[in-house]
Amino acid sequence: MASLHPGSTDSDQVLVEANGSTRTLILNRPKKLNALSPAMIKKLLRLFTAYGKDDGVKLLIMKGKGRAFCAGGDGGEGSLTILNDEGWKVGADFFRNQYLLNYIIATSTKPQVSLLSGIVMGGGAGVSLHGRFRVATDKTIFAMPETALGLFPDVGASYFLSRLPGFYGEYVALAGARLDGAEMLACGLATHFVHSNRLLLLEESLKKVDTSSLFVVCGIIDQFAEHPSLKQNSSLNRMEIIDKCFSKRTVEEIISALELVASNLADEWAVATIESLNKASPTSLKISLRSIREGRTQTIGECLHREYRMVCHALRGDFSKDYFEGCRAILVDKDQNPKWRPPRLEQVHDDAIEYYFSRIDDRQWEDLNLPTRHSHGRNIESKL
Ligand SMILES: CC(C)(COP(=O)(O)OP(=O)(O)OC[C@H]1O[C@@H](n2cnc3c(N)ncnc32)[C@H](O)[C@@H]1OP(=O)(O)O)[C@@H](O)C(=O)NCCC(=O)NCCSC(=O)/C=C/c1ccc(O)cc1
Repeated sequence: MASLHPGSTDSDQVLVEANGSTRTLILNRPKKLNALSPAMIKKLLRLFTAYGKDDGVKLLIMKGKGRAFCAGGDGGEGSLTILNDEGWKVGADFFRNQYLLNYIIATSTKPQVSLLSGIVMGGGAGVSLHGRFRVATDKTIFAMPETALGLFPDVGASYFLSRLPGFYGEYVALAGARLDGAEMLACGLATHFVHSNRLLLLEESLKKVDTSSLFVVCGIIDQFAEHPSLKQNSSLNRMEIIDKCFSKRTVEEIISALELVASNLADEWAVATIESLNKASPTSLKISLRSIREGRTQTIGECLHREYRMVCHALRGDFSKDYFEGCRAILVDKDQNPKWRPPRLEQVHDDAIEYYFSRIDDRQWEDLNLPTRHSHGRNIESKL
């Protein structure tokens, strides 16, 4: 099978530092904002699997090199090569490995502390938010921007976004809203907030840890943590409006409710939110809303299993090729002007949406099979 990203090597895109019984994993593709290549995903999978069995490893620290923690899966030029005939299966392999990694992280018995400095988007959220400790800073910019890319929030986002207060998850997913570190902490996506000028000190303290005790690790992070105030214009100060609008049954009804708020209150936030929704792929908006709604009552394993079916349909492009158009417009040609097909919400019918949630009709295709994970004789689930 062809390589999705030729030239990438396993060795240096994820660096590992060993200090006693801690391991620091450093995402190391700073020029690409640490976007996850297939080689990085494979290496992380190998490392997490090995550490899970190694009693000598007690704590994992994850961080990114440069100005980003991680800007997502690598949706650059390589991703467009999968448009040919059977090429979608190459893309499917990438997502299968990525979702397996998300699951291994979510069900790991070793505490993971992710230092979320800079950009945390898409796949970057997938390798961090399922872990036990998520440290946001004054430099964190979080988003799940996939609806603007013709995709949907994946990597288990239908699990972690659906568990946010009220209908905030629907807002974050559909509008691709950007959150700062204080907002991540307030809504529960982050467990701690540490000022960026104290992050190195925190890291040094964590490197001396010789236990997997959550109590001990939390105690160390607590020593550096602050409780920042939300900015006055934070979306979290608008929960009443968000709940009222984003609890509606359909995307069309959500937009109508926002339009009412915008006209009655001359609300700039509502106007900007409508603008984001109007720019996003109509197909993406509809499948994302259903994904978050289904995710609320599902386990992390069930969410990833369903998201894998959805992403395979998106890669096959039978109903819509918005995914490739989005990657082209945002990441490759950078004209920021994707041409969605179908272009309007009313042209995306329920049966098309239904189709994204069905099995793939291909005898050689397999559902995502996740390993059974046991801890002290019990199946374990994500800690979020
Ligand atoms: C707002 C960002 C994060 C920063 O903007 P910026 O500060 O103006 O910086 P640049 O946009 O110039 O980014 C610096 C470099 O990093 C690259 N980059 C920045 N994110 C990325 C990135 N996810 N990928 C691949 N290069 C990137 C970007 O293309 C550019 O490369 P180059 O032109 O060579 O300097 C911007 O880069 C951005 O919107 N990135 C996309 C974020 C995003 O939507 N992430 C989540 C979704 S990604 C996804 O779903 C994966 C899809 C995928 C599809 C098919 C596949 O086979 C595999 C994966």
